[in-house]
Amino acid sequence: MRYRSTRGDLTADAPNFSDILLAGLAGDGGLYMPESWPRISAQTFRDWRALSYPDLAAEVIALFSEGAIDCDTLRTMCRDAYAGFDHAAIAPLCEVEQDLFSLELFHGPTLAFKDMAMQMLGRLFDHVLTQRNRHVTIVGATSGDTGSAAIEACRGRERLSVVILHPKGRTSEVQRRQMTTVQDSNILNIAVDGDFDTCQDLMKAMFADHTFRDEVSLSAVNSINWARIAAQIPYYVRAALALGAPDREVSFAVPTGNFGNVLAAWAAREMGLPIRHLCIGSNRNDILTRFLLDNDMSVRRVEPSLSPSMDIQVSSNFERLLFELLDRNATRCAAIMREFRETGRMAVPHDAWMRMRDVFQGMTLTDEQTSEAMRLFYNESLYLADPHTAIGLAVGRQFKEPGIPMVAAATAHPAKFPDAVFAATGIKPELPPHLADLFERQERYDTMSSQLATIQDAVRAHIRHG
Ligand SMILES: Cc1ncc(COP(=O)(O)O)c(C=O)c1O
Ligand SMILES: N[C@@H](CCOP(=O)(O)O)C(=O)O
Repeated sequence: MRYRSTRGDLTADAPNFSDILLAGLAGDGGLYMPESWPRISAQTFRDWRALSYPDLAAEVIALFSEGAIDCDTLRTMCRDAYAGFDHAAIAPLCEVEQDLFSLELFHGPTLAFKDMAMQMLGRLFDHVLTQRNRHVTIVGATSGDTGSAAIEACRGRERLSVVILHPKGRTSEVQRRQMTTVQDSNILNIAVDGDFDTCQDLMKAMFADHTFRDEVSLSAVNSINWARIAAQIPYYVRAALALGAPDREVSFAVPTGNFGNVLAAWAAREMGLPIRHLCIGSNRNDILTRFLLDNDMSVRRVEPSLSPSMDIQVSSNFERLLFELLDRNATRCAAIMREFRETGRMAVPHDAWMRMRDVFQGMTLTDEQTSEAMRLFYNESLYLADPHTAIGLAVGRQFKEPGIPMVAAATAHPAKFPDAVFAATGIKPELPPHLADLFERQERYDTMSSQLATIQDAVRAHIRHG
């Protein structure tokens, strides 16, 4: 499998999976995409029903890493990556009400769906860097969950230096502490004066500065890295198979911010999984829902909400979908993205917008509606959901169609957002034993302005001393 950029053509030296894992973002600022979608036959899907989660994940990821990482190595990595999860099913399905399921993706070490991919990514980096005898510097942007999952997956790895930018004061305290109490010397946390979009812009600016990128061997663990998306596809396959696919359609409801998680579901659909609808849930930072309703993709200020991990306006992975909706016309995609960057408004052609609406639906929940959803699912079904998951479930309930199971992605454990959960339900969710002393642990992080040069200097210093 070879890869191409959403802003460039397929060239003779098109990179493979290991190359794009290390590169993170394409040199032209675009996102890497597989040169074509692997298609999975109905019979293969049926055969996959018998596989364990790690073995299924290996089969799916192998379709993207073909020619770069051999299948046995991949299978071993997957088995190892999911061995530490606290549920035997890894990503269990729980029926919350008739035909509405919660796909629990928070049974990994940092209690959010990010672990599902990040535990693999840490191992993939180690494998490829050892093969190539290289070291890379990861700069990641987080609104709360990517950071801790990346830190957990990469801590203590000699070939990785990690710098995580989080928006100062805009994550939950549990989320911040999960990042800042890790003492390994290869990890640096920076609280940035700004919001998540500021952090993500800084990260992309570092990639755009090619001198800096090469100087520090920059790489990425955010969902701009295709490897993240590839490792998020298996749980959609697994859930759909459990509910009757490929012989029955399934829909998914996904609380959405950077558009990576729902894009993985869309990729599964391209590969042949019978997915009827993909339903996007937003908080008040509802650029994607506004786009779906009115073709209005215009950036507003990021506003804090009860679901802070989704406090995002510029959803990076939308570019991947745009590229597909433009029939992979990279020149048009690059022009639209350039205009979006300059004006804060994306002019998506009407036919592309209509095609997106064939598959995607969207709904926004205010904070009050999010609390109400948490209360309702707890009172009616005894299901304790974190604010992000509650948005997914509420959207799933809204768009459920007769005879088609609706699966909502449960993206975080309620204990990551104890105050919001307690205010809505009166229940104080407990942290699991391995995090029970989180509030007694020593924090370590720097606070910085959003000046690119300041952050770049901090990255350089971290590599020297880390
Ligand atoms: C708990 C939680 N839910 C939902 C989202 C949104 O997912 P995505 O950014 O892939 O759209 C995030 C952040 O990524 C998250 O951490
Ligand atoms: N919600 C995320 C934001 C970054 O998303 P990613 O999927 O691109 O890593 C977070 O919690 O950090």
